[in-house]
Amino acid sequence: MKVGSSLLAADTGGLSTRYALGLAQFISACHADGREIVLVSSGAVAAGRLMLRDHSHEDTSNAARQAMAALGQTQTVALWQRLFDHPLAQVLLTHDDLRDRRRYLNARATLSELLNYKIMPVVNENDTVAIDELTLGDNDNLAAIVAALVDADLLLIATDIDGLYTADPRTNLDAEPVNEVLELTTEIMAMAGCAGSSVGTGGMRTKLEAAEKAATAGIQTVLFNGRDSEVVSLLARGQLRGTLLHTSATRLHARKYWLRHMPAVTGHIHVDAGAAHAIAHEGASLLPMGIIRADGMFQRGDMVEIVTDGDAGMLHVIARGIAQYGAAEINRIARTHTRDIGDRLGYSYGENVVHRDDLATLGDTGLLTGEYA
Ligand SMILES: Nc1ncnc2c1ncn2[C@@H]1O[C@H](COP(=O)(O)OP(=O)(O)O)[C@@H](O)[C@H]1O
Ligand SMILES: N[C@@H](CCC(=O)OP(=O)(O)O)C(=O)O
Repeated sequence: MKVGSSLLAADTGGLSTRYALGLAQFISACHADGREIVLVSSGAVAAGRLMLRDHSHEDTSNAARQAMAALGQTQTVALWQRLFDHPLAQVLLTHDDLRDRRRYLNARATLSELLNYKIMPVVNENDTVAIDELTLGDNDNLAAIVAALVDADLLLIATDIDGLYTADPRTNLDAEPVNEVLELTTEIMAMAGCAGSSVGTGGMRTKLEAAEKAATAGIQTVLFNGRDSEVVSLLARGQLRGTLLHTSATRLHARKYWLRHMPAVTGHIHVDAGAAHAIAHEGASLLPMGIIRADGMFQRGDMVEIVTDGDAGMLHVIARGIAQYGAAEINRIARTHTRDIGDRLGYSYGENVVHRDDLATLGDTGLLTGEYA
């Protein structure tokens, strides 16, 4: 769930728990239902601006905004921490982190580890280093990327307005609410205007961009008014009053589309018959025990083929997927139990050499049939 500055910035400057309280109660209700939530929270610049008010009133440079963000970030996390009686984890990311495959995998591993520990990650952009993001980017797009990263069921965007309108209702009195968007056409995109408040970034435009990104990953987006306590409590009961933006692709197809567009194969992991069967027919991840050897010079995060050895040196391709370990590491942990990975390597990136979510098998969408048969 993404919470915008418009909900956290106090009228008098700095941050306020006024709307965050209801959203925290909503999150707690989700936790009680066994749902996992990643919170993407803005508010750092708004908080820092108040603290630097004696110095910064005229200064709109990037350095000043970055200083405000650095100062205000502690306030943002402190605000949320006051509203929960369990620990929260701060995760600061830049778009560059998520474009780089290895850093992307590391971020994903950290977030999933935190969720396993039942600790809610509170994500914000690492504004201190993300110059482009401060001038061009926004947390709506970041939230969509994070939603895809954790393979979220839904992207919730809480803002200061009831959802999408046919035009910005602050400047257009005839604007009508849009409850459902089946496809993000250029016509829909054209409805969105910029931010409605001095603290918001991007307005409705970046929310629709985020919904489009999420849709590509097979994730639906909900825009709702985080200021309206009735809307928030209805949402906790599964009833939406806001805008629901659908996705055209199914989750599986979106995922496989992404795998299909990953860069070329850089090596092979040879597996035994048991592992080949589990991957091809049981939807299993690849664990070290079923691996015979790896060849090629690939590294963690590279796309590889998973193969079995046939007669006369022939390789049978079972699947392609993203390796969590490099070729040299795999050769050291092949045939070992997952619990021994740490002993062999001195570290571990987790028990899966290729996670099932990162695998495209022959059966999934016929992806490999055309290319490798
Ligand atoms: N078509 C539209 N429908 C709804 N809101 C719109 C539209 N176009 C622009 N907006 C503006 O977008 C604002 C929400 O975005 P923003 O100010 O960036 O909030 P946040 O801080 O929650 O990200 C609304 O307050 C509204 O003024
Ligand atoms: N990272 C910045 C927020 C940037 C941003 O996208 O703000 P918003 O449009 O209010 O969600 C901050 O914490 O102030």
